[in-house]
Parts: sequence; C-alpha cells; structure tokens
Amino acid sequence: MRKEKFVSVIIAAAGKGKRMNSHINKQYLNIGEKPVLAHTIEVFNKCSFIDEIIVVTHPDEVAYCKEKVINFFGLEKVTKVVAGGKERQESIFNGLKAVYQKCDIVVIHDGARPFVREEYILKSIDEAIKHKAVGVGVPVKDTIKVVDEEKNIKNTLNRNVLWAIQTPQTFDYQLLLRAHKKAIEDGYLGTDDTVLVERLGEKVRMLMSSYDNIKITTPEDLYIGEAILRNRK
Ligand SMILES: Nc1ccn([C@@H]2O[C@H](COP(=O)(O)OP(=O)(O)OP(=O)(O)O)[C@@H](O)[C@H]2O)c(=O)n1
Ligand SMILES: C[C@](O)(CO)[C@H](O)COP(=O)(O)O
Repeated sequence: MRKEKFVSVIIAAAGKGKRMNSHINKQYLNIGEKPVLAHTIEVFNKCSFIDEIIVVTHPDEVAYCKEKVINFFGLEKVTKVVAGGKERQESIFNGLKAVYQKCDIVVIHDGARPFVREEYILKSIDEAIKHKAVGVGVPVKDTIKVVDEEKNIKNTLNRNVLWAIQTPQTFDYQLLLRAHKKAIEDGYLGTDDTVLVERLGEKVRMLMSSYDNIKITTPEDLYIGEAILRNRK
C-alpha cells in the first residue's frame, strides 16, 4: 500500500539551539564522526518508501547545510533546502509549501532527533495511510507535577495516561496543511504538529517508539548520544 503513495519528509532544522550553549548550531555538532543532522537525514535517505526529503534550515545556514551535510554525505533524496521561520511551526509550514504537489503523506521529523529507527518511520507511514494522523512517543517514566510560578506544586498528573511525544509525526498531507492554516488563522502556536490536528477535532493515533529516540537539546545529550551510537554498532 505504501508504494502507491507519494511520501515526503520534512526535516525541521531551522532552530538556533540556544539550550545547547554552543557557538556552532547543535545540528552541525558531531556525534561519532558525523553531524547530528547527517545522522538524522541518512535514516530517511536509506528508507525505500520515502520519495523526497525537504530540509528546513535557518535562513543563514542554507548554503552551509547543502555543502557540509547534503552534498558531503551524498543525501540524494533531498530535493530542496528551504529557509525556516522564527518558530518551529513556521518552519514546518515553509516545508509544507515546498513539497511535491502530488504528495499524499508527509512525515515531519526534528533534525535534532538523530536516533530515529526506520522501523518506526515505516510503521507510522502505514498508520497514517489508515488513520491520517499519527505521532510516535513513549509513556513517561517520571511522576509529573504541575508547578506554579512561585515553585509550589499545584497537583500531580495521572502518569498512566501520560506519554512524551517525539517525532516522526506522520499525516495525510491535506489534513496537516489544513491544520496549519487553521492555526495561523487563529494565531495559535503549538510545539508540535499533532496538536494542530487535535485542534481540528480529528483523531490522532499514538505509536509506541523507543526511549533512545532522544532530541539533542542540552550539552549532556551529546554524550548520551555518543553512548546510543556506540550501542548501535
Ligand atoms: N524556528 C525553528 C525552531 C526549531 N526548529 C527545529 O525543530 C526541532 C526541535 O526544536 P528544538 O530542539 O527546540 O530546537 P531549537 O529551537 O533549535 O532549540 P532551542 O529551543 O534550545 O533554541 C529542531 O530540530 C529545530 O532545529 C525549526 O526548524 N525552526
Ligand atoms: C516536536 C517535538 O519534538 C515533540 O517532542 C518537540 O515538541 C519539539 O521541540 P521543542 O523543544 O518543544 O521545540
């Protein structure tokens, strides 16, 4: 069934990586012998059901990304590198406007999540063909508290229903485009894409992925990433 669908991937890599505190943007820092972003794109590039990859980078880094990542690592499925916006949501919207006009299914993935496994990409494409919207994630391991501005605990959430959502998040293209347009119309800014579809009142499926599908966010994630990579070899 997947083969009949045109599948585009949008890699969001236009953030500034402020929490990493590095003069080099975190996507271009090495884990093992390759930049974070090269690890991420390689997984999609190798995946036979992916037809095109659109990379969204910071406007100042388009040329750098092409030279140091796309061309250097021979990532031939990347058809376009486009400039992102100030917020992640804006960057994804720029990506949505750049995909092939006959795109059926769109997979959204963070450039900063280099340990995504092909298995979950394939499962999420299948699930999106059936259900139109799907995110991957993991049940939370910690007990989650709601804390106010004075650092007082207000209440404790029921962990049995809490999941941490990751990417890939995979959608029927027209549905996600509609969800983004509605968010723009309403002035709504979300921190992922599934929430935009939730706002339309549409069902979004959750697929179990793995705890090692981490997002490289703060400096300690780099040595956790080195350990994940060593463990995979
Ligand atoms: N305007 C933005 C902001 C974020 N992202 C991307 O969205 C992913 C998840 O965002 P996050 O980890 O928060 O990255 P940054 O925004 O770069 O991090 P920070 O908040 O520390 O600056 C990253 O791959 C990032 O490059 C993006 O494409 N466009
Ligand atoms: C989309 C996301 O990866 C889901 O966990 C995440 O929300 C994006 O990162 P941010 O740190 O919230 O910008």
